[in-house]
Amino acid sequence: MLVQTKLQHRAAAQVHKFGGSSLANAARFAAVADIITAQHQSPLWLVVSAPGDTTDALLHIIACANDSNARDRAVSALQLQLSELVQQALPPAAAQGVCLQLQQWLAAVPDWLAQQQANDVLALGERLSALLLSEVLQQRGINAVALDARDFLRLKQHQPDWQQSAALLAELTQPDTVHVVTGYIARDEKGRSITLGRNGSDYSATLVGALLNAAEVTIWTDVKAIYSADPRKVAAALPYQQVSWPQACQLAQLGNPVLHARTLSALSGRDTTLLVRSSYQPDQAGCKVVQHEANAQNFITELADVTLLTLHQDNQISAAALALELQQPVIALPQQGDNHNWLLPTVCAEQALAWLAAKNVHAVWDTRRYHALAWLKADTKASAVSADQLLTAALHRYETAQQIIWLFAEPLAADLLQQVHQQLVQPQQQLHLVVAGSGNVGSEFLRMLAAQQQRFQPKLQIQLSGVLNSRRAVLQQDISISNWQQALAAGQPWQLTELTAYLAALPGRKVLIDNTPSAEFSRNYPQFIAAGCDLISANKQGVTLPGTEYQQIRQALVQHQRQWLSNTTCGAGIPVQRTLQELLSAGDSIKQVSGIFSGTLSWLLCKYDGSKPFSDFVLEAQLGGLTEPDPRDDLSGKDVQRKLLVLARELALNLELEQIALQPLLPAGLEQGSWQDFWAQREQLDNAMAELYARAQAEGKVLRYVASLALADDKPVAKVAVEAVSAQHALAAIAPCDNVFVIESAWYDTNPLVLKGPGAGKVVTAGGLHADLAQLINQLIGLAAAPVSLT
Ligand SMILES: NC(=O)C1=CN([C@@H]2O[C@H](COP(=O)(O)OP(=O)(O)OC[C@H]3O[C@@H](n4cnc5c(N)ncnc54)[C@H](OP(=O)(O)O)[C@@H]3O)[C@@H](O)[C@H]2O)C=CC1
Ligand SMILES: N[C@@H](CC=O)C(=O)O
Repeated sequence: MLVQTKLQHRAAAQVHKFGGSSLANAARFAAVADIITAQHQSPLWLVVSAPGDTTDALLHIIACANDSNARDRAVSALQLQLSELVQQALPPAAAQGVCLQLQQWLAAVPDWLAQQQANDVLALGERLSALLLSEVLQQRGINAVALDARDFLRLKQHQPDWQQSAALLAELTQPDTVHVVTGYIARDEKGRSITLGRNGSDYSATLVGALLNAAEVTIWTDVKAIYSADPRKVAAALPYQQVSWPQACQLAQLGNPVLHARTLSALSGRDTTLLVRSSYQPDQAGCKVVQHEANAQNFITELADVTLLTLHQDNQISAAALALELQQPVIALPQQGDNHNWLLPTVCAEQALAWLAAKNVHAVWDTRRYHALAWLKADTKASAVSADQLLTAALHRYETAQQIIWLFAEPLAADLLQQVHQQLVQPQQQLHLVVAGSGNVGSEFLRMLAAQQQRFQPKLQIQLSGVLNSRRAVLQQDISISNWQQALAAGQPWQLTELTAYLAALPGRKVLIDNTPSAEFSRNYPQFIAAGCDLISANKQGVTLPGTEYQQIRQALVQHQRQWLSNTTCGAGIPVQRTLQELLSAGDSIKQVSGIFSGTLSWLLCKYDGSKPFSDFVLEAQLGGLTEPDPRDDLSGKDVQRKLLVLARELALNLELEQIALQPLLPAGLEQGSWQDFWAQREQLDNAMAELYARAQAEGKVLRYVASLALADDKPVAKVAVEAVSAQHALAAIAPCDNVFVIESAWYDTNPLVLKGPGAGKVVTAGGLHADLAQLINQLIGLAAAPVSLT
């Protein structure tokens, strides 16, 4: 009952482990005390290693066991060194008591050695750290007490005896006290001192954490994060703030210097979070190893000088058991044929063979030495094609869904390692695309997307994370690009609040692509931007909203530091907006932009020859995906009017749609009502066009729908109208569907800059959207090249 009550009391305990380098000298003890003083949570439990290189000195003393002179000299040297540490860390009165204790412990060393109790000798370093740190904390007014872990931590056949250890610990626990526990040491079932081997103090910390049901165990070390690669070799290595538990275990198996298999094993399946933080940079948040709900990350890890043991398949020994025995990484490679291959440090091969032989397991060592490179994957579906092209010197390659291991005869050159990191780690930054509008343009954009995804795969992972139209939406991450139609067919009607909440919850960078013709949809841009989206629009409605609403979108972009690309809203795939931007940013000033801005009207006026009704051509253009969803938007001239406003806004001119003079092709009244109403009256259009055509033909001219935006005294004068131009006119000799943009500027004065090409159609428009997307991605990749997360 007592145990139960105390365990409940300990539910929120925090355990902090400080290693030898964090306690190397008096200044480091003070730094650790600063860290502890700043902790507000309690109860606090500290687990400490021996100061600096004390354990090495103790091992030296043990090695001198049979040479009393050498032993005594080594003991005296250590006493001097540790007494100095104590005297520097504490005021004289407090130091005196600790030095006395140290002296007594060191005086017992010859007896312990004579009784073959080397572990009691080794325990001395941690005992001193615990005593000294508790005294340092007391000097700061913190109620701290040193605890010898051997008084409660019991291991039975190398495994923790949880029940006995918990009961003993409950008895030792004091209220409102910081407990400073010795790492590295424990007792076995016979009560003998034992040590927990390499990195044993980390293991002690997680054992204590498990016994206390601690909320967190923090391993304070000299690195501030778990990195995507060794930061000493890969300057662009990413410091991760979160690592999933399974990947932490894989990293430990690969010999990660910070994460160790036993350390993790004590907390496995519990709710305790493991944190890795730097005691040299305590202001940094460090890295959390999270038991639940953490995304996998990309890591590359090198293993130098490793070798292969081959075992026949039907043995019962695991690589993990051998790793535990050797305290070294032993990696079971994916099986090839009947045999198992285990990768392990070459220096351990003979010890491993002897251990296996003692267990009657036959293993073959071919004695070749390798250097290994392992890639732990963030995405099990990710391919290593780009890295394989770099790693042609690999002798062997082993692949599972979670990782790939390559073996080489030589270590990898530093620049090659950096390139592999660039290919395998940084590209895994994700970009979520949500595509609105699945008609002509939207579906063509999605058809092209698979190829784009492949193209950017080495650098950035494009995920289709939503498709919607006016009727339904599929809002889920990683929709199969080749099956988006099925996914959308199974989608649900959507609401704006649901869509914006979904966008806001998408992690990392996200782009909303608007392929709808809807003004209503574009009015939601400020909310999409606030949800973290960059925007790419083929929809002209947003760019041509009344000035106040348009400015609200611009303000949202500035506030949330997002981008809005809309190059396809004028000229489809022709880079007219980009060209104007370049000229302006280079210092040119634009005087006039004019020409043919409608692909639909260009096609119709080139094709129409009076042989059949004009409306037959309209139908043909509509079926060819050249027109607006309602072709009357083209015929009324409104679509061209909008494009002119797009360019005016690109030039930062203050203009509204109504200020652009408009001469429609469509006879008055026909723009009203439904499409069926129009179709019933199409003869009016046919007659008007036949008349216009005949008049122009009689004058030897051709019909063109012409737009112009001129700047007179910095005031815009804009108009769109049908014109009859002579056969020699620059706008006469065009192919059906061509747009022509004639740009007159200070630099292109007497001889204007002309952009010409198809200005409508689903392929060029979807291509233009991909050009916008590529522009955005290239900026993101540029950012990622410096070690900056895209989030
Ligand atoms: N065609 C071209 O050459 C060019 C077109 N554009 C622009 O591209 C856009 C798309 O054109 P296009 O693909 O030809 O048109 P479509 O009519 O073929 O497709 C429009 C799509 O938008 C969806 N949609 C309509 N309203 C909404 C809404 N309020 N919310 C969500 N989805 C909506 C439709 O849904 P549903 O399927 O349910 O009807 C449909 O999927 C237009 O803005 C057009 O001006 C720009 C440059 C060139
Ligand atoms: N209908 C438009 C299509 C692209 O915006 C045009 O003809 O240009």
